[in-house]
Amino acid sequence: MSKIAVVYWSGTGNTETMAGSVAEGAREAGAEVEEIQAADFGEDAAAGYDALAFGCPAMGDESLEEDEFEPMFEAVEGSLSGKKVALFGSYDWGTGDWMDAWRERTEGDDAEVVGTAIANLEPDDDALAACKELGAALA
Ligand SMILES: Cc1cc2nc3c(=O)[nH]c(=O)nc-3n(C[C@H](O)[C@H](O)[C@H](O)COP(=O)(O)O)c2cc1C
Repeated sequence: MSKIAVVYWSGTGNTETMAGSVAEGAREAGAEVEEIQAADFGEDAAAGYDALAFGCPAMGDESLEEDEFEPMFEAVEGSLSGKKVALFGSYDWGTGDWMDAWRERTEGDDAEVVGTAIANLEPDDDALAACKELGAALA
């Protein structure tokens, strides 16, 4: 059984809702899943998982959240080589530029990016279904 971490930061709950669906999709596909807040994940933690999903909304100017998520991601990205990784998050007024840059960055870490999912503000049914598929793709 593959072991999967769903690691996320969410200020107003939208990305957290997405994390729940990613985890649900992975569990339904047979994986053992842990949902973890970004502040509780660290440099050495990625080694304990077969695959990882990371969730963070567009913040700053099309950036990752800078106080908790960005430092955590910077610390773990050296351990993602060869691992299956999924990325997801919510946004508002932009067009998803933060996710495009984040995907490129993660591919540059030699991770196997299985897919991404974005939602405009609160995820609708289609966005939640996409999150479940993302979780299943990691399992
Ligand atoms: C400080 C701040 C910066 C933001 N920057 C962006 C941005 O650059 N582009 C964008 O599309 N949305 C931006 N947003 C909107 C959030 O991405 C959006 O509200 C999202 O749904 C928040 O997700 P959450 O509920 O998981 O925290 C920003 C929101 C805040 C509070």
